[in-house]
Amino acid sequence: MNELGMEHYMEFSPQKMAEGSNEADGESKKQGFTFSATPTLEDIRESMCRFRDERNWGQYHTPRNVLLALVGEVGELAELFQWRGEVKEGLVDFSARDKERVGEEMSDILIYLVMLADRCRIDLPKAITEKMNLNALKYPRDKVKGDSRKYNEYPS
Ligand SMILES: Nc1ccn([C@H]2C[C@H](O)[C@@H](COP(=O)(O)OP(=O)(O)OP(=O)(O)O)O2)c(=O)n1
Repeated sequence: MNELGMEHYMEFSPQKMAEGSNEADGESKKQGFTFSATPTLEDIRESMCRFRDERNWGQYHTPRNVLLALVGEVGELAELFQWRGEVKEGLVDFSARDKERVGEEMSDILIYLVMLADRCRIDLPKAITEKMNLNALKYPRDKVKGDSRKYNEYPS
């Protein structure tokens, strides 16, 4: 049993996902949108470690510096959305170049997050699986359906 007490409760697991057995895939998949299968987070980690080491940049990639770089990229992503009012799903009102920029900034964010996890020795795919299961425990479907309150706002 892990520290989250999840021995018997695994709503999400890499195996279940690989088998495609999550019955609710959402509107985007119904519309034909899915992610490519690769690169995996480990592919990104390896490739960015190589990129960093070939440039002798490891000396600059301290946990704090990588975190600051990550926050900077979040700011760059936010800039692409600011002053527009609400934005439609699929970014249908963005120019092709602006939508491409959104992908670039999201990629920088993910790259720095993976680098930060590497520097902190956090196994990110494992942590994500555990966190999604914790979310499912905190927000039981039947209890919260259609209600966006935080878990501690429900009467016990
Ligand atoms: N010391 C560095 C500098 C860059 N990168 C990598 C990780 C990011 O994916 C990307 C960030 O590059 P820039 O700092 O040039 O930022 P942008 O690509 O966002 O360019 P700009 O700030 O001009 O939009 O390059 C890195 O790993 N380590």
